[in-house]
Amino acid sequence: MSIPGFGGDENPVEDLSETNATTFHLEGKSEWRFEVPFKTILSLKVTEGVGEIFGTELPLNVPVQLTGVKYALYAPLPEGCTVEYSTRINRDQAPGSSDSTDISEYISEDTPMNQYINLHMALESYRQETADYNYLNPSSPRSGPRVLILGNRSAGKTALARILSSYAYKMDHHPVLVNLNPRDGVFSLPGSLTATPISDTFDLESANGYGGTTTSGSAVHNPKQPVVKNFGFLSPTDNLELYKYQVSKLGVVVMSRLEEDADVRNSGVIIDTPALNIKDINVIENIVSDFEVNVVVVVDNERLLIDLRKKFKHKISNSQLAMVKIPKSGGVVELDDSFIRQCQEETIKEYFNGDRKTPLSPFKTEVDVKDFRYFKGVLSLDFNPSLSFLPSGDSYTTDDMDEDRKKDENSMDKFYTALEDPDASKLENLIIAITQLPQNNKQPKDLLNTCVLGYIHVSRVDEARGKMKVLSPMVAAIPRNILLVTTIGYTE
Ligand SMILES: Nc1ncnc2c1ncn2[C@@H]1O[C@H](COP(=O)(O)OP(=O)(O)OP(=O)(O)O)[C@@H](O)[C@H]1O
Repeated sequence: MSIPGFGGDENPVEDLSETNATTFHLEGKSEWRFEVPFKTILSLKVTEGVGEIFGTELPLNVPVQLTGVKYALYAPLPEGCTVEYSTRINRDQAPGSSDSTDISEYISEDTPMNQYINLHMALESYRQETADYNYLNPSSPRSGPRVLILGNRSAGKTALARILSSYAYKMDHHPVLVNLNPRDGVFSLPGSLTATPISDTFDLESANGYGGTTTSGSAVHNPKQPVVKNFGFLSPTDNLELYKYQVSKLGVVVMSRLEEDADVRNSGVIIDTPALNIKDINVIENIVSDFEVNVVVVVDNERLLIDLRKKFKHKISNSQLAMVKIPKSGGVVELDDSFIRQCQEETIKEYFNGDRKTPLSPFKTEVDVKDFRYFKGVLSLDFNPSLSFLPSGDSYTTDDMDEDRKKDENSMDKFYTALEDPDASKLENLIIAITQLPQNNKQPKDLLNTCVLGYIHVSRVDEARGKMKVLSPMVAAIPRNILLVTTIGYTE
């Protein structure tokens, strides 16, 4: 019998020795790069020495189950490590597709891990100096490094952010990992922008390799508590203005966390970004000022580095900003859209249903469509300045608005639109964010500033009865707060 939240015997971990186990020795300073399709589960364990995946050390002699990943196992010590692995079919995936079940793998001795470790050591000594300074000057404390990682698409930015966060955690620091790429759901669902203090190792076995949050209930890893801003789209260009606004509000939250929490303050911030180039300079400038960035790491893009050096000449000459270029790993894989989509689906599935170790029983309930107020992000292309922003509720009329409110309304047009009597059928299969704003809130701007309590999924809509079946990660009534409808679809 399996008790939700406590694992069970539905998906027992197979003993490697039973199946097609392969053992090999990975030389020190080399990495074993492997790609595991979603149809296969790779059971991997390090039996001797030290092996780590993007900075997260694998426990000795404990198999780790991986599926749908493109990873590298690095042996940081000169003596290397002994690795044992086997594969089996992933029975959770629908049968019948022609996708291959074979893993692809090779060993490379040519890795930039040394440079990444040097970068980590430089950040570490910055943290140490900050801690020493703050100890002597408690009334005027400083913050540890605020690192912004930039580069082209598939440059290995996310892998580097994970490496730097994991190494910082290993040195007993708790940096805030900020994800500004709405395509990836980091401790949250795709479509969100998050900031999470790192208080444990990443859970490599979870859908996107980060781990669960407090909504996952009891977990092996310390569940994280991210601050979540709902962007609602997968690419910043879908509504750049909203993106910049959400990023800046996330910056405010992160900076205040740094002010309040000495441990996090000394550890600093690590910011992962979507692919940005010099054309996106105003987005980059905003991030630098919102998060008070003082270290910019450019992965393998000389042109961007030079342009940024010109742009931030003033800050660099005042020693307010350091800029470094770092090579791209030859192991980075260009992800295709179907792989990305499947990763997103697995992340959403895991949010509601848990993972193989911690299966959850999501709560399904039926609610009246009319019981909630809905807003939706405006797709830049669809923005029509002549349409005004009129949220549902009788007190939002232009007559009783003061000038400030009118300004708010105008500025809101390009961010959100109210869905008055929403066409219920259009909500089906969508992910909806529950904001922290009560339904009777009358300040449009609050909608931009609010964070996300959690997400629900509309699995079915009964238009005739005006009801919808929703899936929630929590066993509780859906809070009567303002709902933000995203463009993220998911079919159970
Ligand atoms: N050294 C490596 N060996 C094998 N795979 C790697 C390595 N580094 C990164 N990858 C994989 O390559 C893919 C792309 O890397 P990553 O997501 O870090 O790049 P990115 O620059 O953040 O991409 P994007 O611009 O799309 O956000 C990921 O699946 C990642 O796990």
